[in-house]
Amino acid sequence: MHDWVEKYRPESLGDIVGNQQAIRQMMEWAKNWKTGTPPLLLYGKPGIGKTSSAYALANDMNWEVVELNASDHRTKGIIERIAGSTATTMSLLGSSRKLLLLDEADNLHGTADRGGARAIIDVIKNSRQPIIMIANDLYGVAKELKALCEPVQFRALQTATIIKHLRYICSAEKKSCSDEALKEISESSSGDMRSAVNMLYAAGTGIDNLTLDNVSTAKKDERATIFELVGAVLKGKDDRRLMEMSYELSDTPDTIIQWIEKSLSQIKDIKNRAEAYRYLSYADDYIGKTYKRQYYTLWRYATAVMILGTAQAADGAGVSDRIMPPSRWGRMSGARRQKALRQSVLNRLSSGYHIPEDTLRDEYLKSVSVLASKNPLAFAKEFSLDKDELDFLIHDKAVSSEVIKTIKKEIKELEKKEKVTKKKANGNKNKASPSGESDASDASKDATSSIKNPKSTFLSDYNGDEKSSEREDLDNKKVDESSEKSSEKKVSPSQSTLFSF
Ligand SMILES: Nc1ncnc2c1ncn2[C@@H]1O[C@H](COP(=O)(O)OP(=O)(O)OP(=O)(O)O)[C@@H](O)[C@H]1O
Repeated sequence: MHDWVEKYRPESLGDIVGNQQAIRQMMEWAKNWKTGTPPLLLYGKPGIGKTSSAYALANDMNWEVVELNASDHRTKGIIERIAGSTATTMSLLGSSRKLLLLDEADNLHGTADRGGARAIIDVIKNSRQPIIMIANDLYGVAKELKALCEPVQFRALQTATIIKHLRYICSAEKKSCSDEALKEISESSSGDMRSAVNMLYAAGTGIDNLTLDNVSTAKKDERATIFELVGAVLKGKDDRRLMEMSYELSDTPDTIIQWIEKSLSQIKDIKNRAEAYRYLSYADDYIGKTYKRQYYTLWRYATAVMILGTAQAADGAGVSDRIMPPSRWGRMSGARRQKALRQSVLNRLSSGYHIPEDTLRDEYLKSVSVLASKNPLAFAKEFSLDKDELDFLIHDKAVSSEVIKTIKKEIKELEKKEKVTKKKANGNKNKASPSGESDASDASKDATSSIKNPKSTFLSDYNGDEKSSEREDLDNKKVDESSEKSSEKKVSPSQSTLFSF
């Protein structure tokens, strides 16, 4: 389905249609590039040629491309290694320069990118290699990052421009296509060339002379076909037919997987269902790698694994309920979905905690995510998160085991400090007030200091919850129990509002 998108991906800047001003700006930048030249920030809607232009430019300049997208670990160290490479190292690779491509720059912040945006900004400032960043939404890019870059705007493509490109593809494929059909495809793609090329492919498969009817049928059939495919998977149709059906779809594997996942409850045998989930997780892995490496052949493996694997696991379970489309988030394309979910989660948490969105995102999101995973239902209820939002928050790649380890370490250190302070305070208290009257004022002092430092309040709250719910080794358990008791005394209801639920 995606063959034409890849087959006709522009190789040189001269092949990019539309956005000629942006293309000229990129060429000028590349020709005059020297150490210290600000990175480019290409921004604009999906599917209009930003990524293709960056690759085409590198090709024209004979630069090697190193792409790091949001699902990669964009740690300071990795970026530094690439951006700091000298020309000597590069010449060993036969290429004069290395273009560092950072996709989804609107996701480049402290949460997703270990080392944080600030550290990455420092590296970018001192880069000895050209850098291009790509974002859909300029407003989502961190201010400091934006200030460092030269912005290049990509606009949605005009209908006439899209028609011209589709016509070129038709002639290269030796197909004819009526003007009405091309107009219909171009208009319904709303300036997105990727979607237009996909639509042309869907309508043109097996047809030499495309008409408006083929386009309408292709559009109309789209959903019926995915319903059919999911049904066939559950019924366990033969492998060849399942694969044929998947080729007929215009949906990408990241959408198909959501449809299949949604239908897994129809597999009543729990072992079989678990097996199906296992296959979906393999497929999901391939999808991730496809985006990461821009190696689209992996998409085929993803489709094969999810369809054939689930069909085998379903073991002819059949269709017992209506096949339902995935949720509103699920129908969006991968990157858009992530972005929309992140935004919606941030909105809700920000108003719940009364913390500005960017502070929450940069400073607390990882921790809140760990916290949410401790008691997901209560958390979802407290912040009115739907299932997808909760899943996103908990399973965001940002919360890697490494992050959790760091947080646990921080907690332990805090705990040690708190113990020492408490011991001292108790010593003083016993001396000063044997009657114990100062308990209340001490508690309120603790509360004020924690409110001044919300992170520490959070960590104490998290710590308590963590201890009661997780199995630790015996030694830890002893320490945990004793400090749990002490934290019960310490935290007043008002104090814990910031992160309580
Ligand atoms: N301006 C264009 N000229 C020619 N082909 C294009 C153009 N824009 C998009 N395409 C086609 O669409 C496909 C996707 O384009 P590309 O990946 O460059 O879009 P993008 O703007 O980077 O989108 P996203 O923001 O989703 O990554 C390309 O492989 C190519 O086939």
